[in-house]
Amino acid sequence: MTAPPAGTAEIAPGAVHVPGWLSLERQSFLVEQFRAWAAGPVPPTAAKVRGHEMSVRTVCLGWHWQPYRYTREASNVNGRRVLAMPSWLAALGREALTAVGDPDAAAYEPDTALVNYYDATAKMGMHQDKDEVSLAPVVSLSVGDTCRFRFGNTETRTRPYVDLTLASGDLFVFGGPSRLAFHGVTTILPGTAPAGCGLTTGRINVTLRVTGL
Ligand SMILES: O=C(O)CCC(=O)C(=O)O
Ligand SMILES: [Fe+2]
Repeated sequence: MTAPPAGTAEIAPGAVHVPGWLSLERQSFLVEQFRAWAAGPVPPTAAKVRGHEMSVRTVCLGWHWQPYRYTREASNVNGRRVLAMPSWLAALGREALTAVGDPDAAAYEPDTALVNYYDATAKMGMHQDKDEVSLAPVVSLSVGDTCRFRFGNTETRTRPYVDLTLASGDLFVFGGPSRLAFHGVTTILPGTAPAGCGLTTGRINVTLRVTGL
């Protein structure tokens, strides 16, 4: 097995942070793709959770997520079918799992991507990603402004948790015993996006998942 990339940190069993995993070129490619996805049949939308609009806007690929289920059509937006999951993005997920030394990386077949856009004031409350039937790892990629990311435990949305920063290009994987850990984004740090990443303001986060549907 090859050594993990420099700076790799195991945050909890099954949860691994790899700072700067994506090159600037790949970051700006993702942003370019995001613009195309956002112009697609279903625009990025602030999902409503118990009557309140989230501050994050999300566009989905493969399957459409809305609280708290996956469908092929975006029935809470405009009823259109979401774009297909690109095969290059699934391959990037396998590359990510290979980078963190997951022995099952080659068999990873994410069938959905949730692409979130955060403006300077957006946040995401502590939650579990548990609408998937599969417990395959979630692969998270960040581009643009740095955020403070809170990664907690599987039992409660409160302590113990670890606060870390996710910067442009960072990879974060959570699987195994951490797959159902609560996590959230507490703050965006405006003005921290590196030149050349493709975004001058805001943050994009892509999570790759296996729905098991
Ligand atoms: O933006 C992030 O880093 C986390 C996103 C997230 O937790 C989600 O989309 O479920
Ligand atoms: Fe999440």
